[in-house]
Amino acid sequence: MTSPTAAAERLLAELPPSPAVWCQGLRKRYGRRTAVDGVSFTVGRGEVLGLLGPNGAGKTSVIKMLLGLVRPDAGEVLLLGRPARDPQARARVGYLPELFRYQPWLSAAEVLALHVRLSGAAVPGAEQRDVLALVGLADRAGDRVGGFSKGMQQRLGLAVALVARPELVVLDEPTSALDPLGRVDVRDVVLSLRERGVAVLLNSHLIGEVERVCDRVVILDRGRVAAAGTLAELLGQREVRLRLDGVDARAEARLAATGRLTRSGDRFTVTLPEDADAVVPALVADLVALGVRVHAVEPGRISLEERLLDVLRSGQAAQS
Ligand SMILES: Nc1ncnc2c1ncn2[C@@H]1O[C@H](COP(=O)(O)OP(=O)(O)OP(=O)(O)O)[C@@H](O)[C@H]1O
Repeated sequence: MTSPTAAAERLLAELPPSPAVWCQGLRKRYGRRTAVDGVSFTVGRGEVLGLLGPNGAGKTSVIKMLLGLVRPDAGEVLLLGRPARDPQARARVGYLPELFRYQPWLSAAEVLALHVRLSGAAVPGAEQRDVLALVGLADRAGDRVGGFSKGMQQRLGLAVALVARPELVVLDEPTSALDPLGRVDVRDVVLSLRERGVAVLLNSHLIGEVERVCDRVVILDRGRVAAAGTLAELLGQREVRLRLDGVDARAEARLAATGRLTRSGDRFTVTLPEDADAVVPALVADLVALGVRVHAVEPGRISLEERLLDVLRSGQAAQS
């Protein structure tokens, strides 16, 4: 007969994994100032969540509460299904803080080895070297960190966050000191983490970066969640705007077959399915074949930057 414990363990193993981050009702005051006021959200396994908001909105305070570095006045946090201060949870979380400083007398390789030892993970030397190569520091592995530029220190910070095979990576302004190439590298790293099922919480002021890599976004404003959702939910459906002449019934039917069609004179707007890279070239080719003259084709959807500004302005208007 199976023991009750074995049966319970089997049952637990069959449950879907708990979210990478779950927080509910987080609140934090510093003196008389309320920095975070009732923040709740989740980050699913393998999901990339962007945290956006103006200076002082409470983003770093939320991150520190999630990681158990700051004690919330109210609210609850579970990291990978465990309390934030549980060492078993923390060992599976990689963190790149907003302000970073590593032991200047150690080499980059030694800093990584130290973090691996502290995490308790068994990461062989070759894998540690791979992580340094991933962040572009392969040829500086033996150099003392004291001589590193700020951007190189940030790259090392990213390596520290990644080296112990985390299931959740929290990146607080990971590209603030990086050159444009470095930013692209970080974007690639985030996308490859997602491919491997690692969840990422990304706090960045670079909205284009967030728009490119995040599945979902939480916008904080004065300590509260002002908006949250997938990019499709926040930005609406993608569309294409065309300026055309010579559109007959057949061409109009071809346009309508692509998505919802609206027309104003010679301007046509067609909503596009998500993931529609091939749809627009095929549509334009067919229109040309039908004798339509195509004067302009423009992608249409508000950008995340426009949406963020909308959300923040309507919050200010509601306050005044
Ligand atoms: N240790 C602290 N002591 C006092 N006030 C603090 C402390 N940490 C944060 N605050 C205050 O809490 C509010 C939120 O700060 P936080 O650093 O979380 O914002 P942020 O959204 O990360 O801002 P930024 O984009 O500028 O990094 C601010 O008003 C800040 O002054």
